[in-house]
Amino acid sequence: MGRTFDFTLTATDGRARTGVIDTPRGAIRTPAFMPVGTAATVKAMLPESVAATGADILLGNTYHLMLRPTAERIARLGGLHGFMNWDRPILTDSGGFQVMSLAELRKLTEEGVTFRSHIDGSRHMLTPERSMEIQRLLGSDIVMCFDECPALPADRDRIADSMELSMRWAARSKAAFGDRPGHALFGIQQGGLEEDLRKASAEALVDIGFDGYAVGGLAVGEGQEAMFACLDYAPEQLPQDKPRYLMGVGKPDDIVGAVKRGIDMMDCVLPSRSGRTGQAWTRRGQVNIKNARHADDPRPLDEACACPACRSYSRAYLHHVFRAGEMISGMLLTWHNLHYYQDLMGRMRDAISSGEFNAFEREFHAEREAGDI
Ligand SMILES: CNc1nc2cc3nc[nH]c(=O)c3cc2[nH]1
Ligand SMILES: [Zn+2]
Repeated sequence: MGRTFDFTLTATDGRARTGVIDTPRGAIRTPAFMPVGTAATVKAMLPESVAATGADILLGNTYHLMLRPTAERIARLGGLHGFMNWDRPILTDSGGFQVMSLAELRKLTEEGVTFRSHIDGSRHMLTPERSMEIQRLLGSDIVMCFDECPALPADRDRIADSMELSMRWAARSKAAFGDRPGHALFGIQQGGLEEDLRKASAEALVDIGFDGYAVGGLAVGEGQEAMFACLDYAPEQLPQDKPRYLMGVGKPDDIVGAVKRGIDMMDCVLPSRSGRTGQAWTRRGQVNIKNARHADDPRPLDEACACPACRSYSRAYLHHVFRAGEMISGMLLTWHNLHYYQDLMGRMRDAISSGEFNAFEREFHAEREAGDI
Protein backbone atom coordinates (compact mmCIF):
# COMPACT_ATOMS: atom_id res chain seq x y z
CA MET A 1 0.00 0.00 0.00
CA GLY A 2 1.46 3.38 -1.03
CA ARG A 3 1.76 6.22 1.44
CA THR A 4 0.44 9.15 -0.62
CA PHE A 5 -2.79 11.06 -0.92
CA ASP A 6 -2.66 13.16 -4.11
CA PHE A 7 -5.27 15.02 -6.15
CA THR A 8 -4.56 15.57 -9.85
CA LEU A 9 -6.87 17.68 -12.04
CA THR A 10 -6.95 16.24 -15.58
CA ALA A 11 -9.38 18.64 -17.30
CA THR A 12 -11.67 21.57 -16.67
CA ASP A 13 -14.66 22.87 -18.65
CA GLY A 14 -15.89 26.21 -17.36
CA ARG A 15 -15.91 25.73 -13.59
CA ALA A 16 -16.49 21.98 -13.87
CA ARG A 17 -13.41 19.83 -13.20
CA THR A 18 -12.42 16.21 -13.56
CA GLY A 19 -9.46 14.46 -12.01
CA VAL A 20 -8.21 11.64 -9.80
CA ILE A 21 -7.53 11.36 -6.08
CA ASP A 22 -4.81 8.76 -5.54
CA THR A 23 -5.00 7.02 -2.17
CA PRO A 24 -3.19 3.96 -0.77
CA ARG A 25 -6.42 1.98 -1.21
CA GLY A 26 -7.02 2.99 -4.80
CA ALA A 27 -7.90 5.87 -7.09
CA ILE A 28 -11.04 7.97 -6.84
CA ARG A 29 -12.23 9.38 -10.17
CA THR A 30 -13.74 12.84 -9.77
CA PRO A 31 -16.36 14.12 -9.93
CA ALA A 32 -17.19 11.22 -7.60
CA PHE A 33 -20.41 10.08 -5.94
CA MET A 34 -20.05 8.24 -2.61
CA PRO A 35 -22.75 5.71 -1.68
CA VAL A 36 -23.61 5.90 2.01
CA GLY A 37 -22.69 2.82 4.08
CA THR A 38 -24.08 4.05 7.40
CA ALA A 39 -23.82 1.00 9.72
CA ALA A 40 -20.93 -0.67 7.86
CA THR A 41 -23.17 -1.68 4.97
CA VAL A 42 -24.67 0.03 1.93
CA LYS A 43 -28.18 -1.17 2.70
CA ALA A 44 -29.49 -4.02 0.48
CA MET A 45 -26.15 -4.27 -1.37
CA LEU A 46 -23.19 -6.65 -1.15
CA PRO A 47 -19.87 -4.76 -1.26
CA GLU A 48 -18.97 -6.43 -4.56
CA SER A 49 -22.25 -5.15 -5.98
CA VAL A 50 -21.44 -1.62 -4.81
CA ALA A 51 -18.06 -1.93 -6.55
CA ALA A 52 -19.80 -3.25 -9.69
CA THR A 53 -21.87 -0.06 -9.91
CA GLY A 54 -18.58 1.85 -10.36
CA ALA A 55 -18.21 3.34 -6.88
CA ASP A 56 -14.56 4.08 -6.06
CA ILE A 57 -15.25 5.17 -2.46
CA LEU A 58 -18.04 4.91 0.07
CA LEU A 59 -19.03 6.86 3.16
CA GLY A 60 -19.28 5.54 6.72
CA ASN A 61 -21.04 7.31 9.60
CA THR A 62 -19.05 7.89 12.80
CA TYR A 63 -22.20 8.49 14.90
CA HIS A 64 -23.81 5.14 14.05
CA LEU A 65 -20.61 3.08 14.30
CA MET A 66 -19.50 4.60 17.62
CA LEU A 67 -22.83 3.53 19.14
CA ARG A 68 -22.99 0.11 17.49
CA PRO A 69 -20.78 -1.97 17.32
CA THR A 70 -18.36 0.76 18.68
CA ALA A 71 -15.19 1.93 17.01
CA GLU A 72 -13.07 -0.02 19.53
CA ARG A 73 -14.70 -3.32 18.53
CA ILE A 74 -14.19 -2.57 14.81
CA ALA A 75 -10.54 -1.70 15.52
CA ARG A 76 -10.08 -4.98 17.44
CA LEU A 77 -11.43 -6.77 14.38
CA GLY A 78 -8.97 -5.07 12.04
CA GLY A 79 -10.76 -1.89 11.02
CA LEU A 80 -13.79 -0.95 8.95
CA HIS A 81 -12.43 -2.10 5.56
CA GLY A 82 -11.91 -5.69 6.67
CA PHE A 83 -14.98 -5.66 8.88
CA MET A 84 -17.32 -4.74 6.01
CA ASN A 85 -15.29 -6.38 3.22
CA TRP A 86 -14.66 -3.15 1.26
CA ASP A 87 -10.98 -2.72 0.35
CA ARG A 88 -11.34 0.54 -1.57
CA PRO A 89 -11.26 4.03 0.01
CA ILE A 90 -13.70 4.95 2.77
CA LEU A 91 -14.55 8.48 3.89
CA THR A 92 -16.08 8.78 7.35
CA ASP A 93 -18.00 11.79 8.48
CA SER A 94 -17.24 13.21 11.92
CA GLY A 95 -20.53 12.49 13.68
CA GLY A 96 -21.54 16.08 14.42
CA PHE A 97 -24.27 16.30 11.83
CA GLN A 98 -25.87 12.96 12.80
CA VAL A 99 -25.78 13.79 16.50
CA MET A 100 -27.74 16.98 15.84
CA SER A 101 -30.27 15.17 13.66
CA LEU A 102 -30.62 11.78 15.40
CA ALA A 103 -29.47 11.77 19.02
CA GLU A 104 -31.57 12.71 22.04
CA LEU A 105 -30.95 15.10 24.93
CA ARG A 106 -28.09 16.82 23.19
CA LYS A 107 -25.99 19.46 24.97
CA LEU A 108 -23.56 21.53 22.93
CA THR A 109 -20.65 23.36 24.60
CA GLU A 110 -17.27 24.69 23.48
CA GLU A 111 -15.85 21.28 24.42
CA GLY A 112 -18.18 19.29 22.18
CA VAL A 113 -21.59 17.60 22.26
CA THR A 114 -22.97 15.27 24.92
CA PHE A 115 -25.96 13.17 23.93
CA ARG A 116 -27.92 10.03 24.53
CA SER A 117 -27.91 7.23 21.98
CA HIS A 118 -31.08 6.97 19.89
CA ILE A 119 -30.60 3.18 20.13
CA ASP A 120 -30.44 2.52 23.88
CA GLY A 121 -30.31 5.90 25.61
CA SER A 122 -26.69 5.44 26.74
CA ARG A 123 -24.71 8.64 27.34
CA HIS A 124 -21.95 9.69 24.96
CA MET A 125 -19.77 12.67 24.15
CA LEU A 126 -18.26 13.75 20.84
CA THR A 127 -15.44 16.27 20.72
CA PRO A 128 -13.01 17.03 17.90
CA GLU A 129 -10.45 14.84 19.68
CA ARG A 130 -12.86 11.92 20.25
CA SER A 131 -14.10 12.14 16.64
CA MET A 132 -10.53 11.93 15.33
CA GLU A 133 -9.87 8.94 17.62
CA ILE A 134 -13.01 7.15 16.40
CA GLN A 135 -12.19 7.75 12.73
CA ARG A 136 -8.62 6.55 13.35
CA LEU A 137 -9.94 3.38 15.04
CA LEU A 138 -12.23 2.80 12.03
CA GLY A 139 -9.23 3.18 9.73
CA SER A 140 -10.97 5.46 7.25
CA ASP A 141 -8.87 6.95 4.45
CA ILE A 142 -10.53 10.37 4.47
CA VAL A 143 -11.39 11.82 7.88
CA MET A 144 -13.80 14.76 8.32
CA CYS A 145 -13.31 17.52 10.85
CA PHE A 146 -15.74 17.70 13.75
CA ASP A 147 -18.02 20.62 13.04
CA GLU A 148 -21.45 22.10 13.76
CA CYS A 149 -23.93 22.40 10.92
CA PRO A 150 -26.64 24.95 11.83
CA ALA A 151 -30.18 24.28 10.60
CA LEU A 152 -31.43 26.84 8.08
CA PRO A 153 -33.09 29.29 8.15
CA ALA A 154 -31.02 30.91 10.91
CA ASP A 155 -30.16 34.52 11.63
CA ARG A 156 -26.77 35.86 10.66
CA ASP A 157 -25.45 36.05 14.23
CA ARG A 158 -26.31 32.40 14.82
CA ILE A 159 -24.59 31.43 11.55
CA ALA A 160 -21.50 33.48 12.42
CA ASP A 161 -21.20 32.10 15.96
CA SER A 162 -21.65 28.55 14.70
CA MET A 163 -19.10 28.99 11.92
CA GLU A 164 -16.53 30.42 14.35
CA LEU A 165 -17.08 27.47 16.71
CA SER A 166 -16.59 25.08 13.80
CA MET A 167 -13.34 26.80 12.88
CA ARG A 168 -12.05 26.39 16.47
CA TRP A 169 -13.10 22.75 16.27
CA ALA A 170 -11.33 22.43 12.90
CA ALA A 171 -8.07 23.54 14.51
CA ARG A 172 -8.57 21.03 17.36
CA SER A 173 -9.41 18.33 14.80
CA LYS A 174 -6.20 19.03 12.89
CA ALA A 175 -4.12 18.98 16.08
CA ALA A 176 -5.68 15.68 17.20
CA PHE A 177 -5.41 14.12 13.72
CA GLY A 178 -1.65 14.48 13.78
CA ASP A 179 0.57 13.36 10.92
CA ARG A 180 -0.87 10.26 9.24
CA PRO A 181 0.75 9.58 5.83
CA GLY A 182 -1.69 8.06 3.38
CA HIS A 183 -4.67 9.36 5.34
CA ALA A 184 -6.40 12.66 4.60
CA LEU A 185 -8.17 15.17 6.80
CA PHE A 186 -10.80 17.40 5.19
CA GLY A 187 -11.92 20.73 6.63
CA ILE A 188 -15.58 21.77 6.36
CA GLN A 189 -16.56 25.28 5.30
CA GLN A 190 -19.52 26.79 7.10
CA GLY A 191 -21.19 30.20 6.94
CA GLY A 192 -24.74 29.44 5.82
CA LEU A 193 -25.80 31.47 2.79
CA GLU A 194 -23.63 34.46 3.76
CA GLU A 195 -20.83 35.00 1.19
CA ASP A 196 -18.60 36.96 3.57
CA LEU A 197 -18.93 34.40 6.36
CA ARG A 198 -18.14 31.60 3.89
CA LYS A 199 -15.06 33.55 2.77
CA ALA A 200 -13.94 33.98 6.38
CA SER A 201 -14.47 30.25 6.97
CA ALA A 202 -12.47 29.32 3.86
CA GLU A 203 -9.59 31.58 4.94
CA ALA A 204 -9.60 30.09 8.45
CA LEU A 205 -9.49 26.56 7.03
CA VAL A 206 -6.68 27.35 4.58
CA ASP A 207 -4.66 28.87 7.45
CA ILE A 208 -5.01 25.59 9.35
CA GLY A 209 -4.32 23.55 6.18
CA PHE A 210 -6.21 20.46 5.01
CA ASP A 211 -5.91 17.75 2.35
CA GLY A 212 -9.37 18.59 1.02
CA TYR A 213 -12.22 20.97 1.75
CA ALA A 214 -15.94 20.31 2.12
CA VAL A 215 -18.74 22.79 1.49
CA GLY A 216 -20.83 22.13 4.58
CA GLY A 217 -23.99 23.71 5.88
CA LEU A 218 -26.01 23.05 2.73
CA ALA A 219 -28.72 20.52 1.79
CA VAL A 220 -30.37 21.39 5.08
CA GLY A 221 -33.67 22.62 3.67
CA GLU A 222 -32.55 25.76 1.87
CA GLY A 223 -33.79 24.48 -1.51
CA GLN A 224 -31.97 24.06 -4.81
CA GLU A 225 -32.08 27.69 -5.90
CA ALA A 226 -30.47 28.96 -2.67
CA MET A 227 -27.97 26.08 -2.71
CA PHE A 228 -26.90 26.87 -6.29
CA ALA A 229 -26.66 30.58 -5.45
CA CYS A 230 -24.23 29.66 -2.66
CA LEU A 231 -22.33 27.30 -4.96
CA ASP A 232 -21.94 30.16 -7.41
CA TYR A 233 -19.21 31.46 -5.08
CA ALA A 234 -18.40 28.99 -2.25
CA PRO A 235 -16.35 26.30 -4.08
CA GLU A 236 -14.03 28.90 -5.58
CA GLN A 237 -13.34 30.34 -2.14
CA LEU A 238 -11.61 27.00 -1.45
CA PRO A 239 -8.17 25.95 -2.79
CA GLN A 240 -8.26 25.10 -6.48
CA ASP A 241 -5.71 22.26 -6.14
CA LYS A 242 -7.56 20.27 -3.46
CA PRO A 243 -10.75 18.20 -3.68
CA ARG A 244 -13.99 20.08 -2.99
CA TYR A 245 -16.66 17.91 -1.34
CA LEU A 246 -20.34 18.97 -1.15
CA MET A 247 -21.91 17.11 1.77
CA GLY A 248 -25.31 15.44 1.56
CA VAL A 249 -26.14 16.11 -2.09
CA GLY A 250 -28.37 15.03 -3.75
CA LYS A 251 -30.94 14.49 -6.46
CA PRO A 252 -29.47 13.92 -9.96
CA ASP A 253 -30.16 17.51 -11.05
CA ASP A 254 -28.59 18.82 -7.81
CA ILE A 255 -25.49 16.79 -8.64
CA VAL A 256 -25.23 18.08 -12.22
CA GLY A 257 -25.62 21.67 -10.99
CA ALA A 258 -23.00 21.16 -8.28
CA VAL A 259 -20.45 19.64 -10.68
CA LYS A 260 -21.10 22.56 -13.05
CA ARG A 261 -20.11 24.88 -10.17
CA GLY A 262 -16.81 23.16 -9.35
CA ILE A 263 -17.68 20.36 -6.90
CA ASP A 264 -15.53 17.19 -7.07
CA MET A 265 -17.17 14.83 -4.52
CA MET A 266 -20.68 14.26 -3.16
CA ASP A 267 -22.56 11.79 -0.96
CA CYS A 268 -26.25 11.18 -0.45
CA VAL A 269 -28.57 8.51 0.96
CA LEU A 270 -31.16 9.30 -1.74
CA PRO A 271 -30.37 6.59 -4.35
CA SER A 272 -30.21 3.81 -1.76
CA ARG A 273 -32.99 5.07 0.54
CA SER A 274 -35.39 5.83 -2.33
CA GLY A 275 -34.52 2.49 -3.99
CA ARG A 276 -35.89 0.70 -0.93
CA THR A 277 -39.17 2.60 -1.25
CA GLY A 278 -39.67 1.86 -4.93
CA GLN A 279 -38.43 5.15 -6.35
CA ALA A 280 -36.22 4.61 -9.41
CA TRP A 281 -34.06 7.35 -10.92
CA THR A 282 -33.66 7.12 -14.70
CA ARG A 283 -32.37 9.35 -17.50
CA ARG A 284 -35.92 10.37 -18.17
CA GLY A 285 -36.74 11.18 -14.55
CA GLN A 286 -38.26 9.35 -11.59
CA VAL A 287 -40.34 6.17 -11.78
CA ASN A 288 -42.43 5.02 -8.81
CA ILE A 289 -42.48 1.31 -9.57
CA LYS A 290 -45.30 0.68 -7.08
CA ASN A 291 -47.67 2.64 -9.33
CA ALA A 292 -50.38 0.33 -10.77
CA ARG A 293 -49.55 1.40 -14.35
CA HIS A 294 -46.45 -0.82 -14.21
CA ALA A 295 -48.30 -4.04 -13.26
CA ASP A 296 -48.36 -5.47 -16.82
CA ASP A 297 -45.43 -3.60 -18.33
CA PRO A 298 -42.93 -6.06 -19.85
CA ARG A 299 -40.35 -3.33 -20.54
CA PRO A 300 -37.28 -2.86 -18.33
CA LEU A 301 -37.15 0.11 -16.01
CA ASP A 302 -34.74 1.86 -18.39
CA GLU A 303 -33.85 0.39 -21.81
CA ALA A 304 -30.61 2.41 -21.77
CA CYS A 305 -29.43 0.95 -18.44
CA ALA A 306 -27.01 -2.01 -18.19
CA CYS A 307 -27.67 -2.79 -14.51
CA PRO A 308 -28.92 -6.28 -13.43
CA ALA A 309 -32.41 -4.94 -12.68
CA CYS A 310 -32.80 -3.48 -16.19
CA ARG A 311 -31.03 -6.35 -17.96
CA SER A 312 -33.02 -9.21 -16.48
CA TYR A 313 -36.32 -7.99 -15.03
CA SER A 314 -39.47 -6.27 -16.27
CA ARG A 315 -41.27 -3.36 -14.65
CA ALA A 316 -44.10 -5.81 -14.01
CA TYR A 317 -41.79 -8.03 -11.99
CA LEU A 318 -40.32 -5.10 -10.02
CA HIS A 319 -43.85 -3.83 -9.39
CA HIS A 320 -44.89 -7.28 -8.13
CA VAL A 321 -41.98 -7.83 -5.73
CA PHE A 322 -42.44 -4.33 -4.28
CA ARG A 323 -46.19 -4.88 -3.82
CA ALA A 324 -45.38 -8.27 -2.21
CA GLY A 325 -42.75 -6.73 0.05
CA GLU A 326 -40.08 -9.14 -1.20
CA MET A 327 -36.45 -8.40 -0.17
CA ILE A 328 -35.28 -8.60 -3.79
CA SER A 329 -37.29 -5.45 -4.51
CA GLY A 330 -35.04 -3.16 -2.48
CA MET A 331 -31.92 -4.98 -3.70
CA LEU A 332 -32.72 -4.52 -7.40
CA LEU A 333 -33.86 -0.92 -7.21
CA THR A 334 -30.96 0.10 -4.96
CA TRP A 335 -28.57 -1.50 -7.42
CA HIS A 336 -30.25 0.29 -10.32
CA ASN A 337 -30.19 3.69 -8.59
CA LEU A 338 -26.54 3.42 -7.53
CA HIS A 339 -25.65 2.24 -11.04
CA TYR A 340 -27.54 5.20 -12.53
CA TYR A 341 -25.73 7.65 -10.21
CA GLN A 342 -22.31 6.21 -11.09
CA ASP A 343 -23.21 6.20 -14.79
CA LEU A 344 -24.18 9.88 -14.45
CA MET A 345 -20.82 10.67 -12.79
CA GLY A 346 -18.96 8.81 -15.56
CA ARG A 347 -20.83 10.68 -18.29
CA MET A 348 -19.99 13.99 -16.59
CA ARG A 349 -16.29 13.05 -16.24
CA ASP A 350 -16.20 12.21 -19.97
CA ALA A 351 -18.09 15.38 -20.94
CA ILE A 352 -15.69 17.57 -18.94
CA SER A 353 -12.67 15.77 -20.44
CA SER A 354 -13.97 16.47 -23.96
CA GLY A 355 -15.01 20.05 -23.19
CA GLU A 356 -18.66 19.24 -23.77
CA PHE A 357 -20.17 19.70 -20.32
CA ASN A 358 -22.63 22.34 -21.54
CA ALA A 359 -23.93 19.97 -24.24
CA PHE A 360 -24.15 17.19 -21.62
CA GLU A 361 -26.15 19.46 -19.30
CA ARG A 362 -28.58 20.43 -22.08
CA GLU A 363 -29.10 16.76 -23.01
CA PHE A 364 -29.49 15.79 -19.33
CA HIS A 365 -32.39 18.23 -18.90
CA ALA A 366 -33.91 17.58 -22.34
CA GLU A 367 -34.15 13.82 -21.65
CA ARG A 368 -36.04 14.51 -18.44
CA GLU A 369 -38.57 16.70 -20.20
CA ALA A 370 -39.16 13.96 -22.79
CA GLY A 371 -41.54 12.32 -20.36
CA ASP A 372 -43.16 8.91 -21.04
CA ILE A 373 -41.33 7.09 -18.30
C1 LIG B 1 -28.27 15.60 3.74
N1 LIG B 1 -27.74 16.94 3.82
C2 LIG B 1 -26.60 17.17 4.50
N2 LIG B 1 -25.83 16.21 5.06
C3 LIG B 1 -24.81 16.86 5.67
C4 LIG B 1 -23.74 16.40 6.44
C5 LIG B 1 -22.86 17.33 7.00
N3 LIG B 1 -21.83 16.86 7.79
C6 LIG B 1 -21.00 17.74 8.36
N4 LIG B 1 -21.12 19.09 8.18
C7 LIG B 1 -22.09 19.62 7.40
O1 LIG B 1 -22.18 20.84 7.27
C8 LIG B 1 -23.02 18.72 6.76
C9 LIG B 1 -24.08 19.19 5.97
C10 LIG B 1 -24.97 18.26 5.43
N5 LIG B 1 -26.09 18.41 4.69
ZN1 LIG C 1 -30.93 -0.12 -14.32
